[in-house]
Amino acid sequence: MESPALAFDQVGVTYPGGAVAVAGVSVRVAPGSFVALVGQSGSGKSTLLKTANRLVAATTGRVTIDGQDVTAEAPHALRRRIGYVFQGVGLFPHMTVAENIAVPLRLEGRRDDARVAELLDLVDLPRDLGTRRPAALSGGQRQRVGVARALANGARLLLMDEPFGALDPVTRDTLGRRVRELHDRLGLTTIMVTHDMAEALLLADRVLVMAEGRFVADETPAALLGGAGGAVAQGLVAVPKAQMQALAELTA
Ligand SMILES: Nc1ncnc2c1ncn2[C@@H]1O[C@H](COP(=O)(O)OP(=O)(O)OP(=O)(O)O)[C@@H](O)[C@H]1O
Repeated sequence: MESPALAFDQVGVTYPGGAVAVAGVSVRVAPGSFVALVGQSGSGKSTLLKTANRLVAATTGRVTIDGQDVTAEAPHALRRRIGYVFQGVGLFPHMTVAENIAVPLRLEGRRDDARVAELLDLVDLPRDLGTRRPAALSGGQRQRVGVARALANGARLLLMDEPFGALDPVTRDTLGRRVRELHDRLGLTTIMVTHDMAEALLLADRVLVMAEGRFVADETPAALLGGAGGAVAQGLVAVPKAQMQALAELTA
């Protein structure tokens, strides 16, 4: 049987001081899936995601990528194989856009201007933006640079933590769909943490709902829209549904 692209096996995280952020969760993510991780603030989504690239250490249990335990290699080596995009992006302000995108390439001893140009194309950024510094970009353009950098080394696993959280709704929608296209085209496995159930339903194949450090639902968007998943999940689905209905009533 094919190994899952990512698997959490009874993973728990207790922070120093005693806060239990993740309370022993297990899930297998098949290669090629786009999974949304949703739940209220503080439910443990970011903590769980970060156990995959070891920004946070699992206190109990095991995380595997393509069947290999993430602790089997040094964190920096592991992170080279995993794309990671988060809300603030974390671009280096003193470097140009092209230099930022090339950081993962340089870490591997490559200097590859053609690859940087290709990555700019991939995320729909004009190549001449490569010479600007991040401060001279819009928020949406900066997030695109973050995605380009995350994919620079040919990572097959993409972890995204509220990647579009700070963007206006139109940019958010466009960029979300672009990332889904890239996911399909490049055959990625993507895990995206989001507060926004509508975004999760529109982009993902599978939605995992967390509450108090545990999974309380694991459903497809169609099943969630059909009423599955239990009270917490349906509480989250109720928000976009009510908005849709309110809009429909306005035009009735
Ligand atoms: N570095 C830390 N030290 C101690 N406790 C932490 C730390 N980071 C997170 N926590 C706690 O762990 C719990 C889960 O936090 P986490 O950030 O994983 O939740 P989240 O679902 O991603 O929240 P949000 O949607 O607000 O980002 C919270 O109670 C939080 O206060």
